[in-house]
Amino acid sequence: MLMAMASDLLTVLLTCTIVLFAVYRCRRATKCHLPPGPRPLPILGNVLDFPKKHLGREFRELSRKHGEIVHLDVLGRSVILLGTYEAACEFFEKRSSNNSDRPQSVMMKLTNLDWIFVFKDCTPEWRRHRRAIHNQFLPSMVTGFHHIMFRVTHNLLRDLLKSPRDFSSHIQFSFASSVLRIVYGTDLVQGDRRYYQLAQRLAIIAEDISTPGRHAVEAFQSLQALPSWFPGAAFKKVAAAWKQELISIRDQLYDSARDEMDRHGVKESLITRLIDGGEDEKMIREVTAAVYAAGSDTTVASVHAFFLAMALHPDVQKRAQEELDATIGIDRLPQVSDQESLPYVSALVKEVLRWHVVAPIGVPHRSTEDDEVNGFIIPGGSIVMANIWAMSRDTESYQDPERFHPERFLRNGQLNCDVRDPASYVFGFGRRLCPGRHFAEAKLFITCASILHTFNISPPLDMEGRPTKLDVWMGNDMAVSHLDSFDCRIIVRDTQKEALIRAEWM
Ligand code: HEM
Repeated sequence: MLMAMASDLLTVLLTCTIVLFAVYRCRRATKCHLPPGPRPLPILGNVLDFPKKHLGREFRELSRKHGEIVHLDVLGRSVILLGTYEAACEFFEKRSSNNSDRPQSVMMKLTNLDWIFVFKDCTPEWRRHRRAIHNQFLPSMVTGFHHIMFRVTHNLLRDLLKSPRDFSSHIQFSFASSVLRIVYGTDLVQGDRRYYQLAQRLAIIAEDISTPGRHAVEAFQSLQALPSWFPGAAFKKVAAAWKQELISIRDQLYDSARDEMDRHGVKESLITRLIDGGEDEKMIREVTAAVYAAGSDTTVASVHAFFLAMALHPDVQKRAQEELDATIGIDRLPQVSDQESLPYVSALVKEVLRWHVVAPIGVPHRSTEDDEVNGFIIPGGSIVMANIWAMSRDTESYQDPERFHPERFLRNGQLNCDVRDPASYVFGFGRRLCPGRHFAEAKLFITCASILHTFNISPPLDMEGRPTKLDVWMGNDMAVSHLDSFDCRIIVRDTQKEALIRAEWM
């Protein structure tokens, strides 16, 4: 009897469970669906909707049409586009445990790129590397780099004085010198382009591989089956060559640094601190090269944008120079520690970061498990991208966003905390937030402040000696957005400033 009752109860429970599950599935199916997006074509999905250039601007159009979370089907793979700051925080901050892996691409696999930390999934090894880098670039550590930044910036001013037309390569050299000194303990001598070229090459290849849409094989993975001599399969040869080149560059940078330590004595650097922290050599080789690859072009692209903004906006330049003259005076160069007493220059640097977003869609993340956000299904394995460029053009945060206008960050002459700081999004989000951001901000500040203090920047003159109109395309079709090359006039402000530049280091 008892057994019969128990069996009846079990049948009822089982039936209820099945019915409830069916109702749940049905409600979920009707209530939860993929986020809206352009209608996909059979097989190709939304391949043709994926912009080839101007990613930030084109993606913003999709978000305007379909909403702040957009779904694209790229050959069967879900791509989720986050069009607002709020949506990016929802995915990358609140749901960071599910949205912090990186998409793995065919070219990354073929070039064995997973030793570069930026491209690693959130594995225990990634955590170990991340902790090491994070600890080395905390604000307190960056303060310890200020004297190196000052020295390297002083050298940049001297180079600008000597050959102002080469400003672009001087900026690149200046960034390379500071990072190579901090990471490898190597002092670059002007003219010695050995390390610099190695490091540049590392950054260029890493950037090429991570730029969406750059290699057809990512969209048509069946191309992998072709032999490397077959037309359209040249990517295989390229990948094999890059794989060797990247490893050789990584090892040359590290081995040269160790060699220099043996010959000329140990200078404190990221390498020495990681050795003292008990880290193994393989990890140190990988971390040091990865820091260079991740940080190289970004800060350089921002300094280029600074030159363009100053050439286009003499009024802004004049106001910044007035503040520098009043605060720093005529007998010294600015230091990073002057930042608090230079609110206008600080606002100008924020405006540079906002006006020209160097990583318009950041570095894509990948979701791990299926999730439900705002009633939408986000399939596990989706590529998730935040439109950082769109955040910089959000009219709710910034009035007239195309205008270069540092005053937007000021109230009563001081920085206004109520205006969204571009640093809260241009460096990415959540667990993958850029660990180099404090270093980048300090480097950008001292570079811009020192150049403004000592030079005037203006558009080049035409044959009749009239200023030309600078019309530079601020493209953003790459993982890192570079301005087209442009000329500008860079002239020392007066003889006192020239003497400051020529003076020996203090
Ligand atoms: C203006 C300068 C810079 C900008 C705009 C920038 C921006 C970014 C962005 C958007 C990301 C991706 C974050 C995410 O996935 O959500 C990132 C990652 C990273 N950045 Fe930067 N960055 C800059 C400078 C630097 C510098 C100077 C360094 C090193 C000294 C650096 C090292 C890294 C590293 C190692 C990562 C990978 C983090 C990870 O995958 O966990 N960055 N950066």
